Amino acid sequence: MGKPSYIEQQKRLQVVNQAVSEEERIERARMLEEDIVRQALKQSVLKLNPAVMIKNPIMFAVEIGFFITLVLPFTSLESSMVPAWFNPIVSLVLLFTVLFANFAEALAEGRGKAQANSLKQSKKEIHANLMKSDGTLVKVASTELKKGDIVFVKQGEMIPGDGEVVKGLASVDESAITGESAPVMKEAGGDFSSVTGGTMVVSDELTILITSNPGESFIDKMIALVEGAKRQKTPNEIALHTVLMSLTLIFLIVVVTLPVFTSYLGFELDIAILIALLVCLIPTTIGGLLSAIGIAGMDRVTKFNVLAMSGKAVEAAGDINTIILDKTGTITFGNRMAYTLVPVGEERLDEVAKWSAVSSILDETPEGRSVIDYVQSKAYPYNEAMINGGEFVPFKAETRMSGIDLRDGTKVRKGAVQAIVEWVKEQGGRIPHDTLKKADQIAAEGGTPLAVAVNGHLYGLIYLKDTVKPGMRERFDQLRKMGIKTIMCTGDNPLTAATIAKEAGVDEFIAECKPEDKIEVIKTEQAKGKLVAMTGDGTNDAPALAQADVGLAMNSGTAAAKEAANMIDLDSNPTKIIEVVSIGKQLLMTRGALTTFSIANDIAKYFAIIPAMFMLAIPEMEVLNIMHLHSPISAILSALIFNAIIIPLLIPLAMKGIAYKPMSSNALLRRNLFIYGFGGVVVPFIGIKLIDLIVALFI
Ligand SMILES: Nc1ncnc2c1ncn2[C@@H]1O[C@H](COP(=O)(O)OP(=O)(O)OP(=O)(O)O)[C@@H](O)[C@H]1O
Ligand SMILES: [K+]
Ligand SMILES: [Mg+2]
Repeated sequence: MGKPSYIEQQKRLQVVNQAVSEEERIERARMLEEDIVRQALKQSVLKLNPAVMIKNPIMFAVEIGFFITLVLPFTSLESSMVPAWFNPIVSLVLLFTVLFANFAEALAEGRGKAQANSLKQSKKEIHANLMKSDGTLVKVASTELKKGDIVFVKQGEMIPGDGEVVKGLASVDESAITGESAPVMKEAGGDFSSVTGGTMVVSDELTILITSNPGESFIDKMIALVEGAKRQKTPNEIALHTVLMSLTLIFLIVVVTLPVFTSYLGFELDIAILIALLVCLIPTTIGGLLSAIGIAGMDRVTKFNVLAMSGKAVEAAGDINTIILDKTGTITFGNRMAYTLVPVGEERLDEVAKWSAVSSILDETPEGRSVIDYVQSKAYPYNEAMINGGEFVPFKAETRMSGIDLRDGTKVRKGAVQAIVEWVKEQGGRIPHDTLKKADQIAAEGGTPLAVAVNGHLYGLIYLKDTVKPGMRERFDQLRKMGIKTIMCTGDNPLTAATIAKEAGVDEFIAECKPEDKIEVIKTEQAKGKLVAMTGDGTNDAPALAQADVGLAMNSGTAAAKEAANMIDLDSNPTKIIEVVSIGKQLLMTRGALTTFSIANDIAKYFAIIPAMFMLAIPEMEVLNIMHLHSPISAILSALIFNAIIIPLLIPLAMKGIAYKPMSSNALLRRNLFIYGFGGVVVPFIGIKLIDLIVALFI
């Protein structure tokens, strides 16, 4: 067979893979960052458009305050209670309050826009070699390709659309999508058959069946996503928004009715002061940062090369109680290799080797290839011509077997021991007495035993070795601390499953799990009121991915899996579900913490503004000035300035998310209430006092 081995292909990839220099990357990142800030500054002004502002009613209220204070000096409503410069200054501070909030949002949006731009560049129209039914090629524009078309792509050409490889084996540079410069292998059949339009074939050639219609490709969806075109408020955001709106309304009523009371007491209140009071009391801090927190959370997920289909999915990740993980390839490295062969009963080793090889010649799975590599490396004889005219029986998760039916009627199979034992019994064969004992020995070491049989005759076992990835135990410990349960689901036998589960430290495991069993596990957990996350890549994972609250599909997986999932990992690394959960938690916590902080701020503002207001009318009220602020005017201005600058000061926290240590939700809540609640009360007292000291220098 002229096809290069898997190992050879991997080596070739390393040569093709030329990394960009570190300095160049840092320089590019810096330029991008500068550009994002420049764009965000521009956007914060453009967003002042009231038609846009109205989408954020809290900040819209501030903008109205800005307009009122702006025109106030030109009306008869201006009072003589305050100096002439007071109104314009209040107006200016209010303008900056709105600009700061706009800047926070624009900054968060900027990253997505930058990414969308680079994606759009990879989407430029290209030529495709469309294969007609008679096998001839015609050149067409990539935008004309429809579902079901077959195209041919050779080295150096771009893949014109999303599809599945139907023929060929090639390395593909997917950096346009994943940002990862190392090319990946694509081949017909199996787990690495799906390709994405806009990626480049860097060696060999592929025949591809197009699976998406114009405008519905993966890149089209990605652009819409990162641009935020489809960003909708999540249920949590809507709930919080309602609370904040109610608070705003209450304060509005209080402030509007205040002059009624004071006129009863015999004095008037200045309108600019009332507006300053209102703006200080309504939750402008969280109102200004709310959408930035949400966008930044999505962005953090994207930075991990995970594409979240909605903000809701990211939030759901933060609330996950149970994670379902595969064994092979997720908890273990997954390159299960034939390690040794074990004859059973009276069988001879070379016979086991021969039938292992015959059953594997056409089996392109890593397991199958490793059997051939092993038999060849030990130079056991087998005759490749035996398979000529035979019918290949590919591996299926349902049958847990693979093999070949030879031309002379001989049936050769290898597979999970239980499956082969049943198969042999069906043919009227007998199971050598030491088969199960030897299989259990392999399983107890964490290996996967495959039995090899011909018709009713069981020859021996193939010991497939797999290794648990380093650091898995620590990660599962962390998840446990967060109160998250991990369940390992595997198609492997119970003994191997138990050994690996114990070694990796997962909480529970389910062995001999067929793909459809996963959906049952998910439903059972959900019935207990739990939110469940899982990863998957196969078409048979699709229903479970759709059922899970967070379904993370591998980019290398099938179109059906990606369609069903609400997140896609562009690096196809199934352990990433753990990071995604952490990011979701961080998003929820950041929002909670900043809301607490924002509302707790009001206490200090009451102490600054309310006494000042009364002191302006009744100077004897000086006793109320417990913060010892310079003057009533400076007190009001200082509170208002603090209210404005706290927004940009908190942007880094909103964007980066608050530091996150794995612990239970209750412990976290207590800790955050303390830090952000207590901090929210204390910080503005200090801040307002400091600003007052500076303001006093000017008035
Ligand atoms: N190429 C193959 N030929 C024959 N039998 C195989 C082959 N690959 C795997 N098996 C057997 O089928 C069983 C089920 O495989 P499957 O891929 O469904 O699950 P798994 O890889 O063991 O576990 P996981 O669900 O964690 O990926 C394996 O445990 C093994 O016994
Ligand atoms: K406020
Ligand atoms: Mg598997």
